[in-house]
Amino acid sequence: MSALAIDVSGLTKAYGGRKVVDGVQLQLAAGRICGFLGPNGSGKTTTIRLLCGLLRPDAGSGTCLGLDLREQAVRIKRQVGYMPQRFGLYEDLSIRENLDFVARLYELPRRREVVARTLERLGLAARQGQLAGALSGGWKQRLSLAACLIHEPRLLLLDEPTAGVDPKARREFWDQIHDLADQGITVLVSTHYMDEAERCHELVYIVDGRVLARGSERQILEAAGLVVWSLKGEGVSTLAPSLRAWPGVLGVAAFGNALHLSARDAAPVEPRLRALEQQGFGVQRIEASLEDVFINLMGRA
Ligand SMILES: Nc1ncnc2c1ncn2[C@@H]1O[C@H](COP(=O)(O)OP(=O)(O)OP(=O)(O)O)[C@@H](O)[C@H]1O
Repeated sequence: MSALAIDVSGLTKAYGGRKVVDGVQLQLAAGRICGFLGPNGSGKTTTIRLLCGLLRPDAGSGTCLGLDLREQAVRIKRQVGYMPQRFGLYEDLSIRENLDFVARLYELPRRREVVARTLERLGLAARQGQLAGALSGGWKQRLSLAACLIHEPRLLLLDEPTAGVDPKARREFWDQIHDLADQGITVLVSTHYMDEAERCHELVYIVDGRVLARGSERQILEAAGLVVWSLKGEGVSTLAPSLRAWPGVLGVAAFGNALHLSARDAAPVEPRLRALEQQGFGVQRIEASLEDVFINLMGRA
């Protein structure tokens, strides 16, 4: 088998004549964690569903876990753990009953043992009798993760697993993801959170179905080559429209009570920034962040 857990190219899916996934290429080595980012409606969920064999691509080809996307979709489905965006388990069943149900679906042998092991693995044993519907967002998400791990998949496809989950539970979830990767499991995880993106080995950024950036955080920052300034001061937000019209400016975005202004080249922007400083605004050159880069890419797309 290829050492690549995901190896696809030209992946395309259209709805009503509109390509929502457009020529996506994705290679991911076993045991890596890849963050899948992009604005709402950019095609992340559709790509994930194509990868796990739930949707058939209109064009493109490749393999997941060495299995052909078109010819072996059923086998892919059985070997991949897919966590959909919405909680998909039974709210009126307990944690243990839900896992037992999923184990039955997969026709797993020694079900009782498998369920017990999964409860332990995810730290759910003490709560196994609780109804899924009564759990907090963080525990529901942990149960969902348990359900998609129960058949020991080697690839996890997680669709915004931490949406609506508090910061502590998100941190714990990511610790778990890293533990799983250390065990050789490959993870593709979509997210809108930049702190989560920073915890991935590699990232793919998609807009309108097309991959606009890929690589490690460092590689993406370097490839973007942005120069960024933070502007602060009374009424700074009202400057945004005029800053956008400056020659050489690529993007202007609000970050808390500051504005981030980005450009490819400092020279045409610096004199105007000095003028702003003289008007009393705080101007500071800062390191570009992933968010700066993504806002820029999205603006240009
Ligand atoms: N079954 C469908 N029929 C028609 N259009 C669809 C279907 N599924 C998705 N779309 C459209 O395809 C586009 C991509 O949707 P998708 O859910 O893949 O994006 P996403 O990046 O996962 O978004 P989000 O971050 O909001 O979850 C959207 O415009 C969506 O409305």
